[in-house]
Amino acid sequence: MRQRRVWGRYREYYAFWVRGIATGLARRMLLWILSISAVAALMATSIQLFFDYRRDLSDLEQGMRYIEQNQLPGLADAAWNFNVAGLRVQLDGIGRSPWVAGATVRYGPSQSAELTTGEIRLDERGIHDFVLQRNGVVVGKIYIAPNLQTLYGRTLDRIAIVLATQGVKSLVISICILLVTAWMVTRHLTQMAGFAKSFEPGRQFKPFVLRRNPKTPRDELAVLADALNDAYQRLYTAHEFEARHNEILSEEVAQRTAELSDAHRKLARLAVTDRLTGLVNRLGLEETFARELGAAHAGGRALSVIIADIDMFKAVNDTWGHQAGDAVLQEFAAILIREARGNDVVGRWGGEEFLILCPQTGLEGACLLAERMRASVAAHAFPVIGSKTSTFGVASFRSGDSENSLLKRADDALYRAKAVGRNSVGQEAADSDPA
Ligand SMILES: Nc1nc2c(ncn2[C@@H]2O[C@H](COP(=O)(O)OP(=O)(O)OP(=O)(O)O)[C@@H](O)[C@H]2O)c(=O)[nH]1
Repeated sequence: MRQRRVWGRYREYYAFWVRGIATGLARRMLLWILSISAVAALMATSIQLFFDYRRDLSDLEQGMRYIEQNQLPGLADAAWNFNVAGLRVQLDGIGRSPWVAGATVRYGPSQSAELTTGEIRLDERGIHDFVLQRNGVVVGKIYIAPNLQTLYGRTLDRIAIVLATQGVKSLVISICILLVTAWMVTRHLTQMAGFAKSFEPGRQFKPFVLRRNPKTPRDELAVLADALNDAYQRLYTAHEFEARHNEILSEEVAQRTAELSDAHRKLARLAVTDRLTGLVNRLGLEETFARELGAAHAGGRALSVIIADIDMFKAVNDTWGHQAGDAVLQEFAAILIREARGNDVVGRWGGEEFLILCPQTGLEGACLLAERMRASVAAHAFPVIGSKTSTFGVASFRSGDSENSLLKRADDALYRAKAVGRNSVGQEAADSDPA
């Protein structure tokens, strides 16, 4: 744990010292500071050197004046006396002055004799010449070459020293400024950028905290951090709001979808339901009939149909009215449902006629069921009208049967049962044609 913390700290410092300084803002700052301080140093140095050079020139002039006042009289004496040894001594004395590079003295009749010390070329520029006089008589002439090398050398030395010291100073100051800026500013900017990049929808908002002494007075960085946190807080809130909104929307959509499918189911049920009796209507019966017939064809599965018809129903309407007739139809349907088995499908085929589909049921089983229904109806006491009978026609699936052929055989059986006195169960003829 401790090791990981130390490693994390090391990485942070590495990022700060190496990447932070070598790249980006810090590097550009270094270049700018160095360039500006170099220009400033050059300007200051030039001004200083200009004045130093002027001072050196003035020193040189003073040196020449000193020679003129203090050394030339002795030289004039020696020239007056033709004292060549004395001239040499005097001339060498002048030549040793730091301001003198060389000197030539001409003396004697028509100044034909000449002595030289140091290095001098009389055609050089800047040669100082003085006339040597003794008692108002010209006894010679001296040419002095000023030691400009010394002058220039000193100036160059000064330039080198000033440039070197200014350069080192600028570099040290720049690096200090850079380090301080990197530590106090760019480090935090980099962390802020990392924070800004870390936005992830759905994550909990954690505010950005400046990694520095919490007692640091509030400055621009603190303002920036607050602004960043503020913006992020709003971003997270907006995202949360959007997520919540989407959730509500999804819930609403799910609810609406459920309601819709419920309505759809109800509608589908209503489409196949007879409103009066609540049984499956003709449409529903046809769908189930087609399905069961398909299964019977495919798997050779047994299927029987029963047609149930209330006897003399017209008389009910005629005697007790249509409403009483409706009530009888409802009671009759309830009896059929009660007597039917789990697999049987009881529906109203139309008017006072009902159809019972009996999957996996042979002719015998269907006849027994029809008989049970018939007996139940006959035994029932209908309100208003009292007792009522019904007649049933039964047929079973045969190979090659269609819906119509099977129904027709059941209908024929019903017709025959009606013909022989009603209140009975008619069974399809064994030899009847399936088509
Ligand atoms: N109240 C009522 N009567 C209906 C409804 N649908 C059909 N009917 C009547 O049912 C009667 C059917 O009469 P018929 O076809 O002559 O048959 P029936 O009187 O039962 O005679 P058989 O079938 O020969 O015993 C008609 O009077 C129809 O008006 C209904 O929904 N409600």
